[in-house]
Amino acid sequence: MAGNPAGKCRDFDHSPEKLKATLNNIFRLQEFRVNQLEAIKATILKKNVLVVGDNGAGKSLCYQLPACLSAGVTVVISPLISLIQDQMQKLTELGIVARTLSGDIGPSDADSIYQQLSEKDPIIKLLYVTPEKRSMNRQLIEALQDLFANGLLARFVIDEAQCISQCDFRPAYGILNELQQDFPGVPMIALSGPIGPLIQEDILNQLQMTNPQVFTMTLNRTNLKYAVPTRTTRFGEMDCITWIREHYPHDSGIVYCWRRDDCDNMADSLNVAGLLACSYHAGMPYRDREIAQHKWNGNECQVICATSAAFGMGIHKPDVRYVIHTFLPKSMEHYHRETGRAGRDGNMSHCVLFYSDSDHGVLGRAIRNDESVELVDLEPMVEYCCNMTDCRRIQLLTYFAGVDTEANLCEENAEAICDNCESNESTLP
Ligand SMILES: Nc1ncnc2c1ncn2[C@@H]1O[C@H](COP(=O)(O)OP(=O)(O)OP(=O)(O)O)[C@@H](O)[C@H]1O
Repeated sequence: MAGNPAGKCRDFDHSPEKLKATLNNIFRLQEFRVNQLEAIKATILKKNVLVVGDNGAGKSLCYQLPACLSAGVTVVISPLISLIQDQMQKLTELGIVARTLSGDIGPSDADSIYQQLSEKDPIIKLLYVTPEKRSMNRQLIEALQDLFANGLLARFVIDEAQCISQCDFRPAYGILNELQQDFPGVPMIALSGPIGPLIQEDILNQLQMTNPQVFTMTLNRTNLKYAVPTRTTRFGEMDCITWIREHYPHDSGIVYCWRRDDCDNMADSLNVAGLLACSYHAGMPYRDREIAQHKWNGNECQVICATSAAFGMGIHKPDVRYVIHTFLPKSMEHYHRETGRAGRDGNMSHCVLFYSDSDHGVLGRAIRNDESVELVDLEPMVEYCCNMTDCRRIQLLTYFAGVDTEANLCEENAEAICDNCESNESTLP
């Protein structure tokens, strides 16, 4: 799987035949998904690449397949130990040598990984680290410098690259801009959840990616219906109760609220109305949050009423039938990510945003007055809420994937767009 023997006549690593054979034989998958092949080719050709796509779109293959075909080690910077472990397990099952230096690995395991990295032709194809480890661990920094000096640093992968940007800021991601200075010329591939053009540009700038190629994987969640009815009360309790009773009286859902108190009050109101609900926010003790999530996962609690900051990463319940927002989400990126937690099992699900014109002012004031409220890009979100004419799906896709999307998707899956569009919100309670 490593590089090709020098001097031998060979297929190019990026020939479609070779890439397809690797997909079939090593990854045991049949066909490439939209834009995977293009992103993989560009990565193998050592271009700087940004891949944007939903959870589960198949972004990881865009660096894992090139890692198998390239000489040297691909270093993956990933924010969560649980994500790293998940990827490592899948790669190990496929017989691909991947290691991590983050998490609770013991000193002797770490020594053996450093030993392997120092070899002339390391067997390790992928090395996973958290951004904190990459920036703070001296031994790791030196190992990367040695790989670089020996021409064995194949590329850097920045997983969950939206964490670089204000849309989901994580401090250790902020210093990844050092990579280009410390390892000049080492190609980068950044993978991100759905982000709009401003955040794309921010990521590319911060990582100092020269001549980047951007690939968007499918963002069209055809089993999700979007709607933006008007919120009739300040906190939207009655709107939620009426809607849930009518649509999903017994199914699992998430209600996102603006503040912690709102989550508690919403959960109380739903419970009084006979809908089993739990509150979940960062003001609750860790143990109480754990209990709430456990109950919700086990369907003992039907609705979780949460702040979006607290209830996010690592939520993988497949049968979430609805995500309700009772307040203006902070940006289109937040909205897409939060609604994306519905319908992971592929069954029809709803995303309902109970909007009030006053939200814009309230959120704007909170951002201006409280420095702890992150800076966000409200305008596109407000435009989306106020545009009652265009198909909601098209609005979302146009924001994330540019103006050509409508045409492409109509060709790809025209029925799914029109059949699922609930732009006529007057039909909703
Ligand atoms: N071409 C393909 N054909 C079939 N399945 C694929 C293909 N590419 C990827 N997959 C599968 O899709 C699933 C999700 O892929 P992956 O983990 O890469 O998603 P992702 O875009 O990185 O999502 P996340 O943001 O959640 O990490 C995996 O099970 C993977 O094997």
